[in-house]
Amino acid sequence: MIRFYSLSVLVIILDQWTKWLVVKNMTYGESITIIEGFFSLTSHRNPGAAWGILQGQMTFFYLITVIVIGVLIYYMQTYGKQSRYTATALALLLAGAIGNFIDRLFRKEVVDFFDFIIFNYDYPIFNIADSSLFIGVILVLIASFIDERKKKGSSMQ
Ligand SMILES: CCC[C@@H]1OC(=O)[C@@H](C)C[C@H](C)CCCCC(=O)CCC[C@@H](CC)/C=C/C=C(\COC)CC[C@@H](O)[C@@H](O)C[C@H](O)CNC1=O
Repeated sequence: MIRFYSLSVLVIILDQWTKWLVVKNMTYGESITIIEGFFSLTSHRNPGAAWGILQGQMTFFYLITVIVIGVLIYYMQTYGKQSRYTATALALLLAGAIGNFIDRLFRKEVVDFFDFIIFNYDYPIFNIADSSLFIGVILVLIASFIDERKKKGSSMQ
C-alpha cells in the first residue's frame, strides 16, 4: 500500500518541480516549440478548471478537491488492497488532485505548460497533475472492466 502513496508523492514532486521550472525560467505566454506544429512548452496560467471553466471559483475548487482527496483515500484503504491497477489509478488521481490543489492554494491559479496541437485543434494547455488525473481516470475505467471480467469469470466456474 505504502508504495502507492510513494507513487503519489513522486508525481506531486515532479508536478511541482516542473511548474517551478516554468515559472522561474519562462515569462508568461512564452512558448518554446519542441516539435513544430505538434508540441510546444507554453507558460500558461489557468484560474479555473479544465478548459478554463469556473474561473476564480477558488472556494468551490477547495471544497471539491478536499472531497475528492477524502474519497480517494477512503477508496485507497478499502479497494486499494484488492487490485494493484485500482491502487495505481487512485494514487495517480490523488497526486493530480493534490498537485493542482497546491497551485490553487499558493498561486490562486494553476500553472500549465504542455501545449499540444492535435489534428489542428490547439488542445487546452495542461500540466503533469492533469496528466496524472487523466491517466488515473482511464486506469479506473480499465481496472473496473478487468475486475468485472474476473468476477464474471469466477462466477462462471
Ligand atoms: C484534468 C482535470 C482538470 C483538473 O482537475 C482538477 O484539478 C480537479 C482535481 C479539481 C477540479 C476543480 C474538479 C474537476 C473538474 C472536472 C473537470 O475538469 C473535468 C475534466 C475532464 C478531464 C478528464 C480527466 C479532461 C481533460 C482536460 C484537460 C487535461 O487534459 C490532460 C485540460 C486541462 C486544462 O484545461 C488545464 O488548464 C486545467 C488546469 O491545469 C486545472 N486542472 C484541473 O482543474
